[in-house]
Amino acid sequence: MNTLVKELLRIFTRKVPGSLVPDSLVRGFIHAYKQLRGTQERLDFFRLVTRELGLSVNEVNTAVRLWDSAVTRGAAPATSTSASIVTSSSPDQQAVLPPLQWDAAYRAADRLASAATPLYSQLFVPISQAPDGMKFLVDMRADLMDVVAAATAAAAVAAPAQAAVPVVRGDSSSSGHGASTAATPSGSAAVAGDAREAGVHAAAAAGSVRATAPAALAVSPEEAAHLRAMAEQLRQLLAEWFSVGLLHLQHISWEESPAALLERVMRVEAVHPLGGSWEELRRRLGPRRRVFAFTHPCMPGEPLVVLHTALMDRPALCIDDILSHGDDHHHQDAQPSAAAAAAAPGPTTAVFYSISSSQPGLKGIELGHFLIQRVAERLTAEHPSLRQLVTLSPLPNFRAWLTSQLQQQQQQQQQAPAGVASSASGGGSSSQQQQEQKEQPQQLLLPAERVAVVGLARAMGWQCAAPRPASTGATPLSDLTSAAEAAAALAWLLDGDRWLSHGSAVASAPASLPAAAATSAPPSAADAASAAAAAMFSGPFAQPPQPEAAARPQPPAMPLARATGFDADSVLRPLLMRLAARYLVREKRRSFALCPVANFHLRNGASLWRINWRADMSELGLRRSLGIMVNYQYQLDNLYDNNRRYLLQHEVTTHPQVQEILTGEH
Ligand SMILES: CC(C)(COP(=O)(O)OP(=O)(O)OC[C@H]1O[C@@H](n2cnc3c(N)ncnc32)[C@H](O)[C@@H]1OP(=O)(O)O)[C@@H](O)C(=O)NCCC(=O)NCCSC(=O)CC(=O)O
Repeated sequence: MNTLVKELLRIFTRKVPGSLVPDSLVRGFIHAYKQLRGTQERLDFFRLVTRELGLSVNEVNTAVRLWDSAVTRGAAPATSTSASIVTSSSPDQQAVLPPLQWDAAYRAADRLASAATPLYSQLFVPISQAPDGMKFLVDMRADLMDVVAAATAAAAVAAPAQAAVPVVRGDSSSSGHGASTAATPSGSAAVAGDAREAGVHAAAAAGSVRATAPAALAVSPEEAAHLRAMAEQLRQLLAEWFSVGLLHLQHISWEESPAALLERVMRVEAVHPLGGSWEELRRRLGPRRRVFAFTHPCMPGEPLVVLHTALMDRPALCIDDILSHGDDHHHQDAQPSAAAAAAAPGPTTAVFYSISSSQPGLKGIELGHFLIQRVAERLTAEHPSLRQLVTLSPLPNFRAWLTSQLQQQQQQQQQAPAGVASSASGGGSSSQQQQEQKEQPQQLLLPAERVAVVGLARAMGWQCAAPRPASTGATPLSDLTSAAEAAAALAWLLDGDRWLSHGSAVASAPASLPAAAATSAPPSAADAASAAAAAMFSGPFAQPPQPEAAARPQPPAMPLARATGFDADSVLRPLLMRLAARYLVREKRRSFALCPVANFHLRNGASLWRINWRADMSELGLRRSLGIMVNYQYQLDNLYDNNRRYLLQHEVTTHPQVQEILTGEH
């Protein structure tokens, strides 16, 4: 490998403009890379390439001097400075450079641009022209981003204090995931560099691999900068090569698409996996369903990003509205006759219910944004009856976020000074409690929710480790129910989805329940809790009735509710809906939505239209999103304004249902 790199160096440094890079070297580079196994070997490879074929500081300095002298020579000394001449686009100021000097300025600018481009970039174009070369570069960028993440994680382990700042350096005003890419409707110009972005990703990944990162992977801040710069060089080139004008929008069809492409579409699906079922795929390609993909001429048969849509006469509020098997008219065999289809009213609503990218190496190129845009244009042209475009989207990390918040809430209490802890558990005075509330304005659960959730958990058999305060009668029960106790109760209810099995829990332990409730909570507390919960359910958190509610799977009849006045759905629905709204609207990562799906749609200019309870009760839907789903709305007239507001002011455009859910927030 060393010999290969030396040979490349010799060629690149003496390269005559327009000369070719020998095929043998291009093939040698690809071959050498494909022999590498594992992160360590790849890191060593990228280190070597970026060190030997990276940016030459001497070259840049020379080019800067040439530029300076070209501009200074051309400037009319009495009227302008070199900077004003070259940066201004004002015709008056440009006129001070005589035409001949402009040639010199352009030559110097070319030299500067080429000096500022790392040498290895000269290899990427010939690689892209080799057979499968484009795919090779896409995969190599994916590897490179993984290597940066692993190396940053290792550096954080090796030197936590230093690694947090220099290796993962980023402008604090810069955006988080993906928001650094411009996300203007045209998708142009990055607001912040990919180097920073890669650092952000590295930081995020660092959290997940920190525990296992081998120290040998640790890189210095300088090396990290070189690696990120290489990832950015690749991103810029790939962004040009995968620009939307060069992509092919393919309608995926059961009848007409090749089987190999259909199989790829099936495998790419990340949101509602098909489990390898051809029958399921056939359903998803059936009547009133449209699946589209972008493909690229250099990667034939590879759907780069795939979007599933349903054409409906109302927005889908749960995934069964779209994927339900019982709905026979969705089935291919139940195709309406041509006459019936022509007579049927056209769809009013297009629902985007799944979008998945197949190429991690194309991150930051916003193919998903462009695919949604192109499909929206196509569907509205094909179906003049369409009035609205909405998504039905998951909140993939909601459960993980909530679980960690609940853990923190419990830990905070354990670590709190004795006075605060005792006040929080009810032993302190009410002034102490008020003080505690001031110190923790971001309590996860509202007082009434705490009471209800603890009451529910106790009724289901949960026993709190901490002693519970006795109500004095003067102090409201909600003040006595500590944040930590409620967090522990909620964590217990969510753990293993206990909250969903409350009916059977009661049935299987009829004798123990009343006993548990009696020993762990005084009767007066239980009564007050019931009253608090009842008040809460009818309050602003209650979900407005939904038109299709009767058709939805409803929770089973609940003996627990009858026995205690609590039922899990009524207690948890307003609470989890509120927390979901907070997670989507208020929880931020570098000023942008923490939820990656929210960030994706909001960046595209969509708005947050609805949050839906019990919308995806599949195993995956529960594991990721606690069954909750979200509709984002794409109003074509507002996309630009929403996008600007989100990028510049970090504002999430929300609709009344979401605003109402959020009214109880602090
Ligand atoms: C949603 C996506 C198709 C979007 O992919 P795109 O490639 O178009 O988007 P993008 O180019 O902006 O890249 C998104 C990811 O790249 C990261 N990213 C952005 N800029 C980067 C840069 N310069 N360098 C490295 N990474 C970068 C972002 O932080 C984000 O990561 P990160 O993602 O890690 O933050 C994809 O993220 C995906 O396949 N996600 C998994 C499936 C999914 O969740 N789909 C949406 C829910 S379905 C749905 O909502 C319904 C529907 O609409 O159909």
